[in-house]
Amino acid sequence: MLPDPPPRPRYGPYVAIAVIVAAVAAAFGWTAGWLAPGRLTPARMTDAIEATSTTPYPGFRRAHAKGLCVSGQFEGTPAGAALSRAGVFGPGSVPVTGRMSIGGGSPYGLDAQARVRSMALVLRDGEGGEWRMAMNSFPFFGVPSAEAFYEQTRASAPDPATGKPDPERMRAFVARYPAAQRFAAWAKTAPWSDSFASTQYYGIHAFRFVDDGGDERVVRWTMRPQASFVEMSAAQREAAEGDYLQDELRERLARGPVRWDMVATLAAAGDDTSDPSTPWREDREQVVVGTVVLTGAQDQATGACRDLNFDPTMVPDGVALSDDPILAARAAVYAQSFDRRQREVAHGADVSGAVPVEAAR
Ligand code: HEM
Repeated sequence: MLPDPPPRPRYGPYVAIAVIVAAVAAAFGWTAGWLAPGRLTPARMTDAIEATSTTPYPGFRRAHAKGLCVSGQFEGTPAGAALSRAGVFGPGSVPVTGRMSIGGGSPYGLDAQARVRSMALVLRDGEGGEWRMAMNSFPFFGVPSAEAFYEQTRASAPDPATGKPDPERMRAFVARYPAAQRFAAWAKTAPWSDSFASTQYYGIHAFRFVDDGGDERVVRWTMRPQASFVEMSAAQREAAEGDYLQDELRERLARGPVRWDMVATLAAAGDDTSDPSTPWREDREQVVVGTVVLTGAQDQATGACRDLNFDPTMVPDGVALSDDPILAARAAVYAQSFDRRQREVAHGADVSGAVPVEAAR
């Protein structure tokens, strides 16, 4: 009888494991952008946003770094409930946690000189439904895509030679994008209001409201202030204290609640739902779907808004995203910014917002 042949080495399982490990590494590499150096990733977008500040500000949001937490409630209307089955439109009110901020990467920006002011909210319906929004004071976005936003961000970064953005680069960017030209015209001519409270905030993107029967309407919404508009002149803005908007809002809230009506504009056939830089016609039907009532403000260093990511893709049942691809880009970049700042806070970053001497000059 012949002896048994020596056992053949079994490489199969090792090869399978190596293939799986390589596939996972490739997937990570692709996601991180290492395999395609030119591809826009959330990390690259966040790096570009960071590079627009001359100094890093650990622990703070990479955009809209200066703000204050606010709290209050949201009261839905029957007209809102008819358009969307979201719990927040039901009878009564739901709690609001929010943040009012100014655009820019510095937590020491001058309030009255910030062209962009913002409102971010979380509405919780008490039954697990949560609606996060982050809105700005401009009526349409200045770029048609995330890639264009990246180009704009890179064009706004300070030139190492001068410490200021290169005006030629910005001019070239604006020349390429009609939306950027529309935005520049808005920024130059739109009157400035005198308060966070008298400013209108725009959700900008299209979303879908879904009613009880499953019917859908495409909407864009705004928060329309109940406080009357009072214009602030260039001279007044120049003379205002650095924390003017925050101080004024706190004083107003000490006197009583501050309100905005949430107004849904209903799309008509043919309205662009995927490009937030394309305004809809002004005569579209509008419906008041609720009212935001703010009653309190807290420092952002200690308030409930600090550890929140106002990711606009977090919507409750009854609200759905549109085909606007910038929404997904925002979700990915906000997560990056949130991760970075939370890690820095965990490592002891001082987010008290006290103005350092060099920033105050
Ligand atoms: C590609 C487009 C955009 C990018 C990459 C971007 C990026 C960012 C980042 C990195 C943050 C900080 C997030 C955090 O740390 O929690 C932020 C905050 C914010 N963004 Fe955007 N953004 C974009 C578009 C928009 C648009 C269209 C709006 C208005 C409709 C908007 C409104 C806001 C507001 C209000 C905040 C402050 C939210 C808060 O108080 O936490 N952004 N953005």
